[in-house]
Amino acid sequence: MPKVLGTPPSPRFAHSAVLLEGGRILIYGGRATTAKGDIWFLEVNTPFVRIQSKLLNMDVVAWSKGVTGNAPQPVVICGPSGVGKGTLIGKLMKDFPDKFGFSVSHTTRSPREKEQDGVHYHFTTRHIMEKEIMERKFLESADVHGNLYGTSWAAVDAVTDSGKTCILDIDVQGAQSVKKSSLDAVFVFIKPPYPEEEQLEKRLRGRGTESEEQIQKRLRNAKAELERAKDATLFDHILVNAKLDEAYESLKVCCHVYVSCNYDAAANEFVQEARSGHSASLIGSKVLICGGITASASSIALGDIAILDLSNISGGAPGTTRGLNWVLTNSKSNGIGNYCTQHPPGSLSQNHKLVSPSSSERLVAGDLSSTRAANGFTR
Ligand SMILES: Nc1nc2c(ncn2[C@@H]2O[C@H](COP(=O)(O)OP(=O)(O)O)[C@@H](O)[C@H]2O)c(=O)[nH]1
Ligand SMILES: Nc1ncnc2c1ncn2[C@@H]1O[C@H](COP(=O)(O)OP(=O)(O)O)[C@@H](O)[C@H]1O
Repeated sequence: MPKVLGTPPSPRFAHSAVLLEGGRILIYGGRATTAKGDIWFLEVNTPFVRIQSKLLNMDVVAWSKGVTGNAPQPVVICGPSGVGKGTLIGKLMKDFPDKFGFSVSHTTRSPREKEQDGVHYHFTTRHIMEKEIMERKFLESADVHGNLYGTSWAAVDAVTDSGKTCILDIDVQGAQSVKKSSLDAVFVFIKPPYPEEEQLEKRLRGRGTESEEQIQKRLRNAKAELERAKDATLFDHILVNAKLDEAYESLKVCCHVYVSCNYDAAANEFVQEARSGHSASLIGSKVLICGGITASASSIALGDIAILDLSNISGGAPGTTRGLNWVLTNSKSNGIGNYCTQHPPGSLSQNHKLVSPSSSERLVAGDLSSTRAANGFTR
């Protein structure tokens, strides 16, 4: 049995599985315990899976959830202790609660006075965390200032599942690990103004949360972090947190606050309502979904044909596979039966006919858009 990484979808039946190029299997629909969120990718031979497999010396597969449109890239925020990461992230969360979600890390350090378990960190013990690292519950972990810190798969999945931009506050070692994964994040490093160490010391002392020994340790590590940040291949943006308001404005730009994403939640929900008894066929980089029934009141799928365009997908495990695009069609006026290439035996489908050979041939030719145009399909 291979090691399974990531958060798997809920159990389902009458779904379809389509083998894609690039070492992924697409899982669509089916009847599940929950009706929504129903495009998943099981990665069996992607670069991420190959690296994990080498590290673990065993077969590995990884789950990644599919989202439509150019859903926002996660943002990894790094910087030495005391630079103001927590302050800036806190502002972002407060001002845009619907847009951003914080990836809550695990740590073995003790909570500070105002820190809440499950909100700022999941506070745990070294023994438990080491065991969970062995069980591959973390997509990255590192020893920082004498304690273990790590980002669990569940922490990132919890945010990305809600359609929000995932913000990670991790150290440079963690950022290097994430860079090697297919999380496809934006990397931001926050620097203090000059003189750097003096400013950090002032802020750390002003925060008043660390012992003298901890302050000294953090200042020593800050030097190394600032050195590592010079790695030009790692960070997309370097911000100086001199004046808080100005740094915050720059961070908002890095976190795409001003960019409107075409993440189409409505289209997602419409097509993702779980259908059982549909058929799914791969044609080039598009998957044709045909027929099936839903669990909703009407019990019949609203749009009988849907085309899932995978030509612009990015990301992948850990986290989400983004960039899926639905082409929605309404079968009733357009002769759905002509567009089914396969149909699973015993299907529950109630409102479409099986394929006719001649129309199959047309589809295999692969030009769905012109076929659609010729038949007057609308999006
Ligand atoms: N690699 C890694 N680093 C983390 C994680 N969570 C927090 N860190 C980093 O650990 C360091 C110490 O964090 P913390 O104890 O909150 O102290 P602070 O930086 O002084 O506020 C910071 O550089 C954080 O960015 C994580 O999940 N993974
Ligand atoms: N631009 C700034 N100017 C002055 N003090 C700041 C600024 N940004 C943050 N601080 C203060 O510095 C201290 C450390 O900030 P914090 O957000 O806890 O840093 P980090 O999370 O990077 O360790 C806090 O007391 C915070 O109020």
